[in-house]
Amino acid sequence: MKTISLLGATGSVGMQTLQVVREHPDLFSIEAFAFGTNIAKALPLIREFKPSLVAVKDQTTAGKIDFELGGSVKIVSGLQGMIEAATWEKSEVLVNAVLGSIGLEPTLAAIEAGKTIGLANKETLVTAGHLVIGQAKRYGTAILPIDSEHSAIFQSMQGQDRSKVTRLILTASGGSFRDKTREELKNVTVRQALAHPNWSMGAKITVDSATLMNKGLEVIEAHWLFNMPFDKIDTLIHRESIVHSLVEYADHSQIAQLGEPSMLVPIQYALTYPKRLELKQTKRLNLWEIGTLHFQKVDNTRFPCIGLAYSAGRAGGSYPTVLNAANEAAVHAFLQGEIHFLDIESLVQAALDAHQGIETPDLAAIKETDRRAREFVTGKVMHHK
Ligand SMILES: NC(=O)C1=CN([C@@H]2O[C@H](COP(=O)(O)OP(=O)(O)OC[C@H]3O[C@@H](n4cnc5c(N)ncnc54)[C@H](OP(=O)(O)O)[C@@H]3O)[C@@H](O)[C@H]2O)C=CC1
Ligand SMILES: CC(=O)[C@@H](O)[C@H](O)COP(=O)(O)O
Ligand SMILES: [Mn+2]
Repeated sequence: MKTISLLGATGSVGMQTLQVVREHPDLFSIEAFAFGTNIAKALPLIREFKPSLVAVKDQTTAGKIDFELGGSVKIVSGLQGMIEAATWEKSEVLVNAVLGSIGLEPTLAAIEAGKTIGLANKETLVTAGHLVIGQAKRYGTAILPIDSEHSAIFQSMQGQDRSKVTRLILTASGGSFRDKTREELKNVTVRQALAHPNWSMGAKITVDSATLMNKGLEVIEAHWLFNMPFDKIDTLIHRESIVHSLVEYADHSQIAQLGEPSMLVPIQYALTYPKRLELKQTKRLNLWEIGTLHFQKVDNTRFPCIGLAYSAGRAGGSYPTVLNAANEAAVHAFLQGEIHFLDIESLVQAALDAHQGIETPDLAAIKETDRRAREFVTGKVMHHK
């Protein structure tokens, strides 16, 4: 039995992790369950999966859920609560599917506590990849990717000579606005942004996909996960999201992982690695049904966020922390209807321009940089109103 601590259990990846667990109740169990404030969604899941620890965002939610559960489960709250869930003694694996850089400290703590990490929370690696990977090396911890592209790359490296990898190619659907001109992008709505062509995901990542910041964050995530220089990480628009990413080797062979778009596959692979299990809930891919797959170059002019991510990644130090925190704050403001879609890129650019880099930030410096970048963006948004 593989015992799991699940952060972000009520979210898109969290719920799909529970689907995988539900399909294999003899193999997996949820021991710690963490979410934010969505009690209505969480309660039936807690009753179904019976974790021995529940972590929530704040004390008000903790009080409410404790009342509903009649004091039968240990309830904790806040960041410390999430850290307690991530390091829960009854769990051997942490699946980190919480949203945003709040996932950083639970990941670091879980590594220290000897847990294996299944990582969906890409913001953790963008914010402080050097700390996470440094910690994982120190403790000999496996970080297994759940993000679909990184899982595809990981799968495409199995049994191969990693020293002969010459390029990683991350595919991108292009997002909700892939065919829009710059002029058209000025007036797009939140509702339009949330209509992803291929994937059903949480709101924040769906907007990131539309700005192509998601692919930029994934480039930085790949840099850390696979120890690859930015010059050897490419992106490629692939409208159908069937080829989930590719790895090129020294002989120019490219190995890819294909499948119908479903997060169940990378989630399950992270839980069963190095084995594979049957997965009844996913559709078999028949390429003849699809007929044609399309590929094109990324348009950096229409979607400058991807360029911002490459620059921040190459600059290193605290710049990716700023990129991520400014983006989180700007996307939040967009989702609240406080700014236009194109303001996201301008706010991230402005936060990066205003930042004085720190070469090797420690955790305290990362947290302060993250806080300041959010404050910077929020200040601009207030001024904008
Ligand atoms: N969705 C997808 O298909 C993919 C997502 N990812 C990555 O996975 C992560 C999760 O994405 P996704 O599932 O879409 O996000 P969602 O918005 O759907 O879910 C976020 C989850 O995090 C919880 N949460 C948010 N803020 C806090 C907080 N401050 N404290 C505790 N819990 C919190 C939410 O709780 P509540 O419901 O109570 O608010 C919810 O359970 C992101 O990093 C994303 O980039 C990567 C690849 C694919
Ligand atoms: C499912 C997944 O991994 C997402 O990160 C997805 O890749 C987003 O789609 P885009 O390719 O549009 O960014
Ligand atoms: Mn992805």
